[in-house]
Order: sequence, then structure tokens, then C-alpha cells
Amino acid sequence: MSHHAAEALAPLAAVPFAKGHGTGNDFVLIADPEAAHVISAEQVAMLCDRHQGIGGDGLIRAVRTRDVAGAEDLHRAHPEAEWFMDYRNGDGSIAEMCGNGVRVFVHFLIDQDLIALAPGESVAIGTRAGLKRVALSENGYAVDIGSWRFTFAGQAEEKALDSLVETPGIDAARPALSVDMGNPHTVVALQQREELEAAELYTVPRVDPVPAEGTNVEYVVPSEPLVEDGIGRIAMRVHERGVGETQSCGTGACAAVIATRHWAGNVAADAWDVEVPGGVVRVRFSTGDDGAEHVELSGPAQLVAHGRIG
Ligand SMILES: N[C@@H](CCC[C@H](N)C(=O)O)C(=O)O
Repeated sequence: MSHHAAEALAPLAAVPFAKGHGTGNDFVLIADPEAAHVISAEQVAMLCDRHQGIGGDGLIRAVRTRDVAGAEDLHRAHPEAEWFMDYRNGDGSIAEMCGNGVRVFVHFLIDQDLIALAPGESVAIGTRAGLKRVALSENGYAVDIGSWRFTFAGQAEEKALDSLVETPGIDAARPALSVDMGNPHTVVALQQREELEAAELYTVPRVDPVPAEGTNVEYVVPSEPLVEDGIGRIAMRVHERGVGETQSCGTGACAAVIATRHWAGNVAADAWDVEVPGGVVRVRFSTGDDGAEHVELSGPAQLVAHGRIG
């Protein structure tokens, strides 16, 4: 670690952390039950650095919802959501939501004895994209991501749909749909598996026009057949806003299924398996208590290490 990094991280010296992942989307996790730590964007970027830090696609701080500035309404409306997922991308920027992250977050809360969760129960978690319920499932953890909408640069749904994305390694711009999952996504339709493999995701893809809040970009290819035994199947790679290429993106997988279902017309699939470089996550649709279509994401969550900073 450089002298500068050591100095910048000094206020966090000896703070315990865990390292975890969900299908290879990896995170540094810090429990902050007393809201004692202000972690700057620079400190997040240093901790997430894969060469000179712990390494991670993002950093997640577990803090009580009542202590989060900006979460007052959420706390009032849902006092049962004791814990808040304070999520930062690897570059230190703030993201509203992380589908893989919230599963790993709940696993971490259990690991730290901050909550207990029995099969059949769910826990309410505060996020910048609102309340999310997470339950144990036969597929690891399942989170109700909530409702979604097509979006584009703040326009209404009817005008929302198309954009073009240029990517090194792919010979021409490809059509894309922007989907708001609480955080922004642009899903790019590729024609075959070879294209998915050829896409070079070391640089930020050129999305035209660029959505106002920036975007995560998912590249998707349908399996053949698209639906087998009632399960839809797609393969996906992702370039995450504030990170770069990652091995998985949970909200991105939900957006990828929504876009694929739209492109494919009426698809009779109860559930969808999304193959990502780090594994497989499952996406299901249901009608929520609010009458809107909800998206459920399920998949594994693992902790691989515990340590102390500094
Ligand atoms: N990997 C996440 C999404 C993390 C946030 C994203 N990079 C953003 O800026 O919106 C997921 O699993 O959903």
C-alpha cells in the first residue's frame, strides 16, 4: 500500500470487514451498527482496489436505517427495516441498489448476529431504491426487487425504448432497451454466443443517447430453445456503472430478462435462468400487493474471508 493510501485509510484502521460474493459479484462488507464510520469515495476506491486494497466490485456498509441521512421517509414508513444497505460502487460512487449485494448483505447480517432468519421468514432491508424483502430460498436467498419500468433519459415509457450501443469487438452498433430496476440498466441484444464472447468490456460502452444517471450495460443472448420445461434461459455479460466488467449483476439479470421477454413477444416461462460468467441466477415474476408486476431474484451468497483494515 502506498504512503498516501495508508494515510487515507488510517481513520479506518482495525475496522473489521468481511469479503463476500454472489455469483462472483464481490463486495467488501463493513458492519457499522453505531454509524461511527464516514467512508469517503476515495477510501471506498482504495479498499476495492484489486492490487493495493482488499478488492471488490463494491463496498457495502451495514448501518441502521434510522441513522441514514435521506432515509427518514423510509424509516417512518417501514420501521421494521432496521438495517440499511449503504452500497458504493468500486470507484466510490453511490448506487441505488444491488441485487447480488443485498443477498450477500443479508448473509453478512446473519453472520454478524445482527439478525436471525428462519426458513419461511423474510427480512426487510432499507436501500436507496426503497424497501426490499429478502428470504431464504432453495436457491440461496431470494429478494423481491419490486416493480420495474422501461425508461430512457427520463422520458415516459411509450417513448422509452430504443437506443444503440457500440462496443469494441462487435462490428456494428446493436439495439438496446433501457430498464429502471431502481438503478439504471441498458440491455443490448446480441445475435449469437460468439458475439457475447467477442465483446470487449474493458472500456465504457458507447450508449447513444446516454441515460441521465449513467447506466449499467448488459449484453444478452437467448439460449436455443429460449424456453425449456417452462424455464427461460439467457446468457449475459455486464459492464457495471462505476466498476467495469463484473462476473455478475443481479439487477442487470432482471433487466436482461425483462428486455428479452419484450423482444421475444409472449413467452410462456415461469422462471428464467440467467447464466453469467460467475454462475447462474434465477429471475421470477409475480404480482405484488401493490398490483404491479414484481421481479424476484434468487441466487447464492457467500462469505469468503474476515479481517481487519490496516
Ligand atoms: N452488481 C449489482 C449492481 C451494482 C450497482 C451498479 N453498478 C450501479 O451503479 O447501478 C447488482 O447485482 O445488482
